[in-house]
Amino acid sequence: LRVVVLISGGGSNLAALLGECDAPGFPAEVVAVGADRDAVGLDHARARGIPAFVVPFAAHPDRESWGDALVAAVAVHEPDLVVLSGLMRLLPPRAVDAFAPRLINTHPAYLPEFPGAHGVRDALAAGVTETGASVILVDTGVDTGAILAQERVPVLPDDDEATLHDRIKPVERRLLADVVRGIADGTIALDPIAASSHAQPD
Ligand SMILES: N[C@@H]1O[C@H](COP(=O)(O)O)[C@@H](O)[C@H]1O
Repeated sequence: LRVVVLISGGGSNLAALLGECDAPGFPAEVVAVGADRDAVGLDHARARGIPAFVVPFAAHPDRESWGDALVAAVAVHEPDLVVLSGLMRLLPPRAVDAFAPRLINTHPAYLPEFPGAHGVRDALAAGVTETGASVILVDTGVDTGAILAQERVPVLPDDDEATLHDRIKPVERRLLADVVRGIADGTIALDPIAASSHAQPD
């Protein structure tokens, strides 16, 4: 399975997926990594000789034209799957339509709880005792796509955003690897109907 990963930040989840791809028999390969800015995480790709590209959001007059440029840059690498892993931009509808249904995202909360850019912070602010991690199909909403996999993560009394996020990320990474493997071997369907019946919340 040819995978293109899109990031905005440090790319620790990307690095974990690259590590999974090294395992003998893992049925996927990251063929390129893209970002909406000169993200530090691109170095994980560069270090392995994997093509890394930037489609700077700021260089485009609006979100749709940025999205069109992103779609063109991704298409060069002929992916079977596009993974959003810490891409901190809402993809415009045309770009979602171009990639879907072969487009998934990881989110550091137990969706539909705490969607959006501040899922970890919002869970802390809500004072919940557990949150989670989710891997979803991407649609044109904010973290509203069908859930492919998710798992609960405890929130501890002395957690701050960093400690809680550091507890969530290993779960995100494992779920992402499982979902990529499942998409590659056909055990996970990418159409929203089948997907939403797949990952029933516990
Ligand atoms: N949107 C969220 O941002 C984080 C990215 O972390 P990294 O992979 O860049 O370290 C991940 O938790 C992702 O779900």
